[in-house]
Amino acid sequence: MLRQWVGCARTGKAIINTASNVRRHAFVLGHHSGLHRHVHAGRRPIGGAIQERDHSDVTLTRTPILSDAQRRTIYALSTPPGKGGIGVVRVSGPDAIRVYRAVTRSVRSSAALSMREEETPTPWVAEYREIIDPGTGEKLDDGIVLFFKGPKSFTTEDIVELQVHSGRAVLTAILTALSKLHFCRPAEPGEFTRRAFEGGRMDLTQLHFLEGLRDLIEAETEAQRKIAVNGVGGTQKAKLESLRAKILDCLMYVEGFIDFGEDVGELGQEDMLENARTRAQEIIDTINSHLRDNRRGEILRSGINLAIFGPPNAGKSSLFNFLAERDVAITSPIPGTTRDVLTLTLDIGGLPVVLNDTAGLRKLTDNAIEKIGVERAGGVVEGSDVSICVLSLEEVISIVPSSDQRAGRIMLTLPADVLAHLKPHTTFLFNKADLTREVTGLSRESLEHEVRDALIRALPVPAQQKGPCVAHMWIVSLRTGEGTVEFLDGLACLLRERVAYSESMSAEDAPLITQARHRDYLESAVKFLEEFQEFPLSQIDIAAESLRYAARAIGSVSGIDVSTEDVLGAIFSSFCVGK
Ligand SMILES: Nc1nc2c(ncn2[C@@H]2O[C@H](COP(=O)(O)OP(=O)(O)OP(=O)(O)O)[C@@H](O)[C@H]2O)c(=O)[nH]1
Repeated sequence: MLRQWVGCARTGKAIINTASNVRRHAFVLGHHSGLHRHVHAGRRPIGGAIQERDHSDVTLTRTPILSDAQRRTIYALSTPPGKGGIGVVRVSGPDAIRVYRAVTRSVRSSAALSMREEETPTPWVAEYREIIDPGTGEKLDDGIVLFFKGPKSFTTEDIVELQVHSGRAVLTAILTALSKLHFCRPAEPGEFTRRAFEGGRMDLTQLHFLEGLRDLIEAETEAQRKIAVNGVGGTQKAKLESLRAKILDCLMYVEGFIDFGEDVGELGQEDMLENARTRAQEIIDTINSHLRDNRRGEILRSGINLAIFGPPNAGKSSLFNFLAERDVAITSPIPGTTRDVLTLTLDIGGLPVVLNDTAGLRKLTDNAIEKIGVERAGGVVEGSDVSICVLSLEEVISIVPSSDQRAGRIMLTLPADVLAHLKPHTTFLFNKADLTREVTGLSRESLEHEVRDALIRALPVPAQQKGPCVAHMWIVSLRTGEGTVEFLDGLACLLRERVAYSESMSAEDAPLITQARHRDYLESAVKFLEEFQEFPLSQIDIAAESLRYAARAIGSVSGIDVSTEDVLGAIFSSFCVGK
C-alpha cells in the first residue's frame, strides 16, 4: 500500500492521503527536514513509517532507513570483555559474507586467498574455522563461525558470529583484524538493536521493554531491583498511560466542541473551554506532584552521590575505608594526604551509594596540586545528594570557663572553609572521640547532647534556620570503633529518608521518574498543558494541538510514542556496544 504525505517543515503539519483517499491532517514528528517525499508503508519503508494512533490521529515519523548500499557493515564484541570461556564477535550488514571470507578460513586447508574469495557460508550451520589476520593470513584463534542469512536474523541483515576464546589478547587481535577491513566499521552503542528495530524485528513497546530490562540486569542493590521491576512489570507504564488517557479525554472533549460547539453558542463554548482548562489543571497538578519528588527515582537508579568532606587530617579517608570495609584510600597523620577525589560504589542498607572521598579543605597553600584537589572537593560537595562533614572533635571543641556556662559547657569552632561548603543535606561526623573523653569528662550521652547544642550555636544564622541536617549527627572514633554501629544505622536511615525508600516499598509508592530524560518529557507535557490553558476560544484549533503534544510527551516516556529521532537516539545510546 502506498501512501503519500506532504508537509511543512516549519510547522510540522502534514496532510495525508489515506487508502480510502480521504485527506486527513497529521502532525509530523522530527519534522526538521525531508518532509516532501513519499512514504511507503511496508516492510522496508524508504523514507518513514506511518503509524495510525488512537483518536483518529496519524503520526508520520521519519526513521533514517538506509538502503543496503548506504548502510555500512558493523562489528562489535557482544559478550563482556575479559577472560571467559567464549567471546562472541558479531558482524552485521551487507558485507558480512566479505568479512567471513576475509577473517576466517577452513581448518582443513590453509586455502589460498583466491579460493576463500569464493567461499560462501551455509546459513544456520555451525562451522569450526580458523580466525585469521586478513592482511598476513596469520592465525589469531579458532572457533565456531555462524552465518545468519538476512532477513532471518536479529538485525534482519546478514550476520556472521565469531565464537572465539575470550581472552584480552585474542579479542583485541580479532577486533584489530576487523578494523583493517575498509568495508566495515565498529558498531555504535545499541546499533545492533537499532537495526533490529528498523528492520521491523521489534516494535516500540518491545524496545521500551528492553530498556527496562537493561535496568533490571544492571541493578546491583535491592532498591534498584525494585524500581527496575516496577518499570518492566508495567506499574510505571500504567501510571503514565493513565495520565496520557486523561489528556486524550480532554482532547476528545475539546475536539467535540470544535465540531459541534456552534449548537451551544459562544457562552456555552466558553464554559466548555473553562471546563477543559480545569481538567488540564488537574493533570498538571498530578504531573507536578511526580516532578516534586526530590529526584528520588533518578538517584535510586544511578546511586546516591555521597560526598565526604572536611578539613585535612580529620579522618575522611579513614571513614571512606571504614564504609568500603577495606583500605582503599591512604591514611596518614600528614595533613593533605588525599589530593584527588576517590570514588567507590557501595550498597548501604540496600541502597546504591556512590561514595566520594575528597581532599581536605583548607586555606589555599602555594601548592598548585593541592589547590586543584580543594577545587575538586568543592565541586563534589556541590554536586552531591548527601554530604558528610568530618571533623576531628579534638580540633573543634573547647571547654567554656565555668563562670560562663549558661549556654553550655562546650563550644565548637567550625573552620571557615567548612562553613563555606555547608548544604541543607550536610550532616556531621565528629571523629577522634577517643582523644576527647579526658578533656570533657562528660558521659557519652551528655557529650552528644552538648555537642549538638554547640553545633547549632556554631552555625551561622541562615544555616541554623535552613541549613545542615543537625538531627543526624554522630560522635565516633574510627580508630577504636566507638559509636560506629549507631553511625551506620543512622546513615542508612538518613539515606532512606533522602530517597523516601523503605524495604516494603510497594509498586504504588515507587518513583514514577527514574531518568533525567523522562523528567524532561514530563516537564514539557506540563508546558504544553499550560500553553493549552492560555489559548482563547478563537484559537481553539491550535490549543488542541498543544494537548496532542502533551500526550505525545507522556507517550515518549511510557514507550507508546518513542518514535522521534531524539527519543530513539537516547534509548539506543544507553545500550552498550555490541547490543
Ligand atoms: N586517634 C584517632 N586517630 C584517628 C581516628 N581516625 C583517624 N585517625 C588518624 O588520623 C590521621 C588522619 O586520618 P585520615 O583518614 O588520613 O584523614 P583525612 O581527613 O583523610 O586527611 P587528609 O588526607 O589530610 O585530608 C591518620 O593517622 C588516622 O589514623 C580516630 O578516631 N582516632
